[in-house]
This record gives sequence, structure tokens and C-alpha cells, in this order.
Amino acid sequence: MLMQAKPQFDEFDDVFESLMSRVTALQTTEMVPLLAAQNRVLAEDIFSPMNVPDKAISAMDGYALNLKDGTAFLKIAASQFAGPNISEPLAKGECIKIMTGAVIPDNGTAVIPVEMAAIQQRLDGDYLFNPKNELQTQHIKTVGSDIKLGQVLARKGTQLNAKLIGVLSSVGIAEVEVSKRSKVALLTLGDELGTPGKPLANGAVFNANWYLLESLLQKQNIDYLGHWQLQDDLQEIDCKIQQLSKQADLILSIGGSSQGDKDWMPKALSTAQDFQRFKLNMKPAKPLLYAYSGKAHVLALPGNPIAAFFSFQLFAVPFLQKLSGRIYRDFSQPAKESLRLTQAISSTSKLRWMPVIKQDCECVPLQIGSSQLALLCQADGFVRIEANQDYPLGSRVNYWQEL
Ligand SMILES: Nc1nc2c(c(=O)[nH]1)N[C@H]1C(S)=C(S)[C@@H](COP(=O)(O)OP(=O)(O)OC[C@H]3O[C@@H](n4cnc5c(N)ncnc54)[C@H](O)[C@@H]3O)O[C@H]1N2
Ligand code: MOO
Repeated sequence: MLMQAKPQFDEFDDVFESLMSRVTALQTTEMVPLLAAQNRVLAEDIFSPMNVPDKAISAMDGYALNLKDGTAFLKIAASQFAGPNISEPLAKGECIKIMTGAVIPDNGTAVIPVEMAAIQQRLDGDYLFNPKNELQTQHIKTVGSDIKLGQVLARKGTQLNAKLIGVLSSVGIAEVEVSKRSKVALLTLGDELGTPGKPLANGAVFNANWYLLESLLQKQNIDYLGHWQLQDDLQEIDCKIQQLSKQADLILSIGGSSQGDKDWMPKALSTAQDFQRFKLNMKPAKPLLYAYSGKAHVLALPGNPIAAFFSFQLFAVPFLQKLSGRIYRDFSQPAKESLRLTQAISSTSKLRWMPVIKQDCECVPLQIGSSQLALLCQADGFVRIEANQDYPLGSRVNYWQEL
């Protein structure tokens, strides 16, 4: 009797959850100089060790005075610059000239900006008209008005960016404890793969996934171990995975993951401690393999370039984020941003991830075949189109920017 296998599909949300449950953040940490910490993930909560400013300072170039001093004209007794604090408390009947950032004398209550000050020149020096209490603002930055002593500046798991690095330096921090970067290796599989820059053999295609994935990996906070292009040869693949799993935290492979006679990845991974083979009920990026050997995770992504791109965005990016101790992008949850469709999309039986061009609050969906990388270049990000659902013109869809 002729038997036809019934395809059994896996739903995206289940696969996503199952994969993410297999990742735990790397526990190893290291101290790095703050200036080398861009994109690194904090392994500690950081509390401010000081007030900023730590003394009351002037917000303007002007004159510091005590508004409660009853004298109508205050003698300008000295000049105070940003830097060492030389000033004594203001004497009765006196004020001082003060520059932006300079420390306010203890009993100073306000600064009158130079352009608003009424100055009277007398033989014994210059005098400032004391407006008493008529000022709109005192122009004084009080102690801790920017940052308070003990205030939380950043939580463990936060990825450092230029702004945070600036904040931490402003409280005198010069090095931070961060999670170690995950070590990632990239494999591309296929006898047909040619190398850009070299002549293309008969029937070959240039190894675009190598360049695409390596470039995407360069944007991630990882320690990249390198790329290896392998033939469709089970022994070669086995050998490389075994060798790399001694050093890598994650091995990403592209191609050879489906049902062809030379698609060796399922066989190569099948003996791993934990092996999962998924056939996702979605388009693109239907096949996906996961394995864990006790040392390294392996994610085997499909070879079609658009499928490789989406598998990377949907699975590899959150996987790497979780590995590095970050809050990961959870594609089973609504996105932070939603956009209105400029075209209606009719229902199909599969979940779809569609590249889109973003135009303010709207998006133009792009119909892209599984290898049409050139078309993907037009996209700014992608949206999630649920199975069995019609999307009339103007429908709101969840939108994610590419990472
Ligand atoms: N009988 C079935 N056939 C296929 C199925 C299926 O379910 N049943 N799924 C299809 C889908 S969907 C995808 S996606 C692909 C995935 O297959 P593989 O992961 O085994 O990928 P390959 O067969 O190695 O390559 C597919 C395609 O992509 C080109 N390719 C591969 N690597 C690269 C690279 N590094 N740079 C540029 N192009 C690459 C390759 O030449 C093929 O044209 O399977 C379908 N088949
Ligand atoms: O999953 Mo394949 O992604 O459509 O080419």
C-alpha cells in the first residue's frame, strides 16, 4: 500500500517558547573599562555613589547674592569660577560675580544673570542692585538636583549605550561589571556555494548567507569565532560541530536543514543530548533545528536567504539576547509599535512574517519570494500576519524593526 506522510506543523508561539526555555544567561562576568562597555550587558545594579552636583552651583554667568540681605546695592566683592571653591560666605552688603558651574557661597540664595543685572559703578568699585525677592527663578542647581546619592542609575541586564556611559562617568565610575560575551560560530553548508570575489562555478550560487549573517552578527553583542563554509558531507559537518562545540556557546548553521538527500543537519544533530526538529506553520522560515550537546547550543537555520534572515531575526536574536542576560524580544507578545497597513491582506492558513516599508504610522507590505534578497533591501522592518485572518486596508499590525 502507498503511504503518504501527513505533514505535522508546529505553531510559532510554541516553538519560540520552547526554544527560549532552553536558554539561560551565561553566568560568567568580567570588569571592563567604561569606555569599552558600549553594548555590553550589566551584570550588576548600579547605584549612584554621589550627588550630582555634589555642591550647589550656579546655572548662569551672573552675580550670586543673598536675597535676604536688606542692602539696596551690594558690593561685588570677588569673582568665583567653576573649579576650586575659594569663596567665603557672602558678607553683609556684598555679592560676588559667579560663572556657570561655580560653587555658590553657603549663604547665597540666587544668581542674577549678567544680562539682567543692574550694575552701578562707584569710585570704590562696582555695585549690584539687589532686587530682593522679585526673581522668577534662582538659577541655582541644588545638591543632587541631577542625580541623588544612592539613586539607581542602571539595573542588571541593561545594555549600555552612549547615554548611560555618560551618566556613569558623571558619577566617577570608570569600569563596570558586565556579562561575558557569548561565543558564536557561523557555518554555511552547501556544495553549490561560491565565494564572492572569485569566479562562480557552473551551477553554483554566491554564498550570500555568509555575508548576510556575518553582517547581522556584527551588530550583536557577541564574541564572533568566525565562519566556516562546509561541503554537504556528513563527516565534515559532524567534525566541525564537535570541534566548535568545545569553544562556542552558540553555533549557527545555515542550509542543509530540510528534507533533501544531502540535507545532513538533521542527521548530524540527531545524536545530541537535546535535539528538536521543527516544521513551522509559517512563511518564510519553515524548517528549524535545535540541538544542545552539553556545551554548545546549535541553531540550524534554513538555506533560502529570506528564510535565513527571518529565522535569524525571530530566533537567533532573542536567543543571543537571553544568552547575554538581556531582556529578549518576545515575538509571541505584541510588539511595542503597531502600524496601519496601506494594503489589504487576505487570509491564508499560515502565519506570515512580512517585510514592510515604514511610512510614519503606516506600512507598505512587500511580497517577497524566499530568495529575493534584493527586494528585502527596501524593507525597514517586518510585521506579523496571523493565520486565518483577513486584514482590511488600515488594519493595525505589530511591527518590529530589524536588528
Ligand atoms: N520536500 C521539501 N522540500 C523543502 C521543504 C519542505 O518542507 N519539504 N522546505 C523548503 C523550505 S521552506 C526551505 S526554506 C528550504 C530549506 O532548505 P535547507 O535548509 O535544506 O537549505 P538548502 O537546501 O541548503 O538551500 C535552499 C536554497 O537556498 C540556497 N542557499 C543555501 N545556502 C545559501 C547561501 N549560503 N547563500 C545563498 N544561497 C543559499 C540554496 O542554493 C537553495 O537554493 O527547503 C525547501 N525545500
Ligand atoms: O521556510 Mo522557506 O522559508 O519559505 O523558503
